Amino acid sequence: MPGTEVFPHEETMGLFNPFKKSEEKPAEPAPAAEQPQGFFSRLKSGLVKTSRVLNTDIRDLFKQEGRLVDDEFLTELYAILVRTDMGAGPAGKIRDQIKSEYRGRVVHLGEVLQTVKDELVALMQQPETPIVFAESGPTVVMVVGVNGSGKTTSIAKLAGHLKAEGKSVVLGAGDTFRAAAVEQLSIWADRLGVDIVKAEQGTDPASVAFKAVDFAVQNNKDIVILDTAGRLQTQKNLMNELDKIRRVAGKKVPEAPHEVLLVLDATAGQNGISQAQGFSEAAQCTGIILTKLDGSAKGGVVVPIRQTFNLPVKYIGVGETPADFALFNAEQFGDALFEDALGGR
Ligand SMILES: Nc1nc2c(ncn2[C@@H]2O[C@H](COP(=O)(O)OP(=O)(O)OP(=O)(O)O)[C@@H](O)[C@H]2O)c(=O)[nH]1
Repeated sequence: MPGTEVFPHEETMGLFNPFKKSEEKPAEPAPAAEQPQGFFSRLKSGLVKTSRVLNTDIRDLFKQEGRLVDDEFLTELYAILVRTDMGAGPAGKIRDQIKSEYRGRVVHLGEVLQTVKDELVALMQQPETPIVFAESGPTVVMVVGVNGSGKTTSIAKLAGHLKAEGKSVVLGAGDTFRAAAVEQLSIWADRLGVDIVKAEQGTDPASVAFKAVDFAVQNNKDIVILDTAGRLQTQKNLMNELDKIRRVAGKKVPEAPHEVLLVLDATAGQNGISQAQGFSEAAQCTGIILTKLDGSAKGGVVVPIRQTFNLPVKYIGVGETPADFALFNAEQFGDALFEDALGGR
């Protein structure tokens, strides 16, 4: 396979942050997978904008200690809930729950927030869904999505996460369209101490996938994570390219790919989500990585994602370093949003 090269890991830990595309400033390497409490504080600060809308804006509805739950209150509460991007249906459902519990009564802030939290957690609910490893041979994970959604960054985060769990990881730098993506992933491979298979810009991404899976088989690696270039569902040739990558991976490991993870940018809003639905079906996705939850007050977007896609949200990203990444857990998410207002977990 001319032009495709394997770079087994060597101890060459770079000290600049590969996530920064333009400025190469020194950055403190962050540990790949922290203790749950460490991630919880990152999640909490990542979700601060959403948390502010839910807590501060709802608190502002209470001019005195208590407030009568009437139509005016319910309308104002609904408007606040919608601002988190949870969608009109879910916001209406939470408002109706408050209505049925408290209408005609004077309530306190804590009661309202507790009901909002409980309803929100119920709407986001799903079991934690880590990567399921193949019984034998390497597990193959493809990572797909539109441009700039955070694929390459999420691959680095996922690789760090799995390496910290003791898995041997091979990265396939299949975004051969964008030279910077290959470079970015190579730097991360070095820093994380994982192997990478990469090729010149313009090389067929399926050949990179083939080589990466082959390398993992030959060297008894646990997992191969394949990067792909950003694309839209309407770009038929690029969607066919994903099929080719699938087929090629399946030639080496019969069940591969075991997972196809769709990377979604939480800041893209509800339109972005409905567009991604077709994409996820066309690419036969098995789960979602939701990135950039720290970027906006749109943390409520997890709700329409859970409702629109017949897919679990497997991982979430709340920042640019590997430590800002973890399995999605609805209770933990709810705790991070409401802990300051409602107290301990
Ligand atoms: N704040 C924040 N930024 C993120 C997160 N995930 C990714 N990013 C940033 O989003 C930008 C795009 O990320 P990439 O990983 O390059 O996205 P990509 O999908 O590989 O991009 P293409 O290869 O162009 O399709 C980078 O600047 C990342 O640092 C996150 O969870 N939070």
